[in-house]
Amino acid sequence: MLLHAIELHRIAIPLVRPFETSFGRETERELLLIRVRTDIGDGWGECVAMAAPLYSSEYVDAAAHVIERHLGPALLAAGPFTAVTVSSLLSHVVGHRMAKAALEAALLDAELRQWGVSFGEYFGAVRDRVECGVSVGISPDIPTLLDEVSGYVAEGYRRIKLKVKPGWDREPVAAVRDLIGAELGLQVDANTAYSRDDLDTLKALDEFGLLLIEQPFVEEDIASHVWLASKIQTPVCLDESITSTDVAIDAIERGATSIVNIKAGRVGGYLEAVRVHDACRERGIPVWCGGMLETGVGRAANVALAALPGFTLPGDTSGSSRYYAEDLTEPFELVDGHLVVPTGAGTGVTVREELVADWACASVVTIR
Ligand SMILES: O=C(O)CCC(=O)N[C@@H](C(=O)O)c1ccccc1
Repeated sequence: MLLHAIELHRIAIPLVRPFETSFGRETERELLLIRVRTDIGDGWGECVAMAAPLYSSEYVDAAAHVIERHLGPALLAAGPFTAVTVSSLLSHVVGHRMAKAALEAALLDAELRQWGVSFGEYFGAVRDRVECGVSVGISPDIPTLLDEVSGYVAEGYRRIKLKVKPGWDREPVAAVRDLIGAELGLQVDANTAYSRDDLDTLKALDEFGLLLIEQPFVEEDIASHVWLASKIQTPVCLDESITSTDVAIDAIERGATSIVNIKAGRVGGYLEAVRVHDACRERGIPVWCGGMLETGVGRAANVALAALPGFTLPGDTSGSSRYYAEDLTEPFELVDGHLVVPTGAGTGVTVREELVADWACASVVTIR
C-alpha cells in the first residue's frame, strides 16, 4: 500500500467511574487515535499510552510527538509497503512500542478492509466469542468495592481482577472471595507496587485460591519474580515486564512467570502479540488478553486477539459500558459472559467520526 497521510486525533472520554490503580487515579481516558489515508483506503488504530507516563514510559504527548517527528515520516518515505513490514520500517526508532503498535494496527486495518479479511481470521482465531473478565480499581472502602463487584457478577463477568497495593490487598481480596464464592475466578494486579519485603503479605493471598498475582514487582526485576514464584502457591503472571517475544521467552525459561498477560500495545503491535502467544503456547504457558481502557477500536482488535487458541483465561476484554457511557464504535456488549469476535473486514467496527470531533481535546495533526 502507499501511505498518503497520517492523522493524529486526540480525544478525552469521561469514565463511568474513577479507575484507581497502584500508580494513579483516572476519571477520564485521554488517548491518541490514528487514522491512516492510503491508496487502498483508510484505517484506524488506537494508541494505548496513558495521558501520563505512570504505567510505562510512554504517554500521549510523547506518542504524538514521536509519530509526527520520527515514525510517521519513516513510513511516508517508505514507498509501497505492507502492514507486516511496518515493524521493520520503524525498528530504527528505539522503544515507543505503543506508538508503533497504533500505526501498525491502523495500517493493518486499512489493508485487511481492502482484502475483506477480519483481524480474527488474519490472526488465526479459533473462537467466535471470547470469555470476559473485568478489572476492578482500588476502592475508597470495602462496601463500595463489594457494591461494584456485585454489579459485575450480575452482568455475567467470568473473572474478577482486583487492583491491589500495600495496605489494600488482603482485606479486599478476602471480602470479594467471600462475596463471590469459591468458584468464580479471582486474581489480583499489583502493577509493580510490592517488594521482597512484602513476602508475608503476598504469601497470605495463597489462602484465597487466586488464579494469579499479576506483576507484583518492578518490570525490570525478573529475578524477584523467580524468587517469589518459589515462595508462594499463587501463579505469578507478568504484564509490564513482557515487552517482546524474546523477553517473554526469557521470563518463562527463568521461571519468573507461569501465565502471561498479552497487550499488543505493550509489545509493539498485534503481530508481535501473536508471536508472544505462539511462543507461550509452545512452552505450555497460558495467556490472557490485557486491557488499557480501549475504546471499541482497540477493543475490537483485542477481542480478535483473545480468540487465538492459547488465550485460555478470561481477559480484561470487558464490555464498552465498563468504562464508557458511549463508545467510539458500536458498543461491545457482554452476552453470557462473552464478547462476540467481530467478523467484518479489518477490525470490523466503524468509528463514529462525529464523536471523534465532539471528544477532541486538541486539533487534528495531519502528517503527509
Ligand atoms: O479493562 C481494561 O481495559 C483495563 C484493565 C486494566 O486493569 N488495565 C491496567 C493494567 O495494569 O493492566 C491498566 C490500566 C490503566 C493504564 C495502564 C494499565
